[in-house]
Amino acid sequence: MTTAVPAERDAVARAFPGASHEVALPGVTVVEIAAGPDVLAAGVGPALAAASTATALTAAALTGRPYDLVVSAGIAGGFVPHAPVGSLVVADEITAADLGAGTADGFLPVTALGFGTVTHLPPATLVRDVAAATGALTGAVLTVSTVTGTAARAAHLGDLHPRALAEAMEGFGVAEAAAAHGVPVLEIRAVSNPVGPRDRDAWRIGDALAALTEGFGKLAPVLESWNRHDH
Ligand SMILES: O=C(O)c1cccc(C(=O)CC[C@H]2O[C@@H](n3cnc4c(=O)[nH]cnc43)[C@H](O)[C@@H]2O)c1
Repeated sequence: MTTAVPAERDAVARAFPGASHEVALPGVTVVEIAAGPDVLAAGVGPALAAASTATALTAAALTGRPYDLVVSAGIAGGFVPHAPVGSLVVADEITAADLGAGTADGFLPVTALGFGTVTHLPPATLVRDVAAATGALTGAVLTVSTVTGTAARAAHLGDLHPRALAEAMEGFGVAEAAAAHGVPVLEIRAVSNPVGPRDRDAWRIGDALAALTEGFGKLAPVLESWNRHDH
């Protein structure tokens, strides 16, 4: 489970009580939970999240215990009115919303420039099972390098991505690292603030972290039974 910051990592870890120990790797520390997943605080933003996740994936592969699933988890902004503060969102699409080029005619995704990808798709059956177990909303989660801070930007993103429920800053980077290792990816977000005009008084980070712990508590059986060869 890859989060951005230690508070998110600890919120996920609280869903899996019991012993754990830390393994220090170059640039990132992996917390191995005895009766649960490995969790790490990979850093804020897609680049650092990708680098840290790739390090953890490589270390696991080199020790002969490769991961069979990577989950990007944390808090997020929710698109109004689809994903209210406190709600849980599971991504059926992880899309880099600002990876591309600006033109006089609007934004061109990097794929239109002939490069790479802008979307990763988590396994549909797993997304369905996670949503059923947790009650999470299902839709697109956007990855941005700049937090949306105006109503105009929120409306623009909503127009470009009508299926978007939430935006955060790491999912696409985590998904790129997972894809490089041929490992499936999920993104699960708890909404801490609305996407729109900057208003720090509107943040409900404590509520979102509690929703994350509650959601992952319900997920344990789903994740334990996940076997990518079945999907
Ligand atoms: O200073 C601000 O106006 C501001 C507004 C929202 C979030 C931040 C952060 O620094 C948090 C970034 C951190 O949390 C995730 N996150 C939470 N809400 C959002 C959001 O609305 N848009 C994008 N990312 C969000 C993100 O994944 C980072 O890890 C500051």
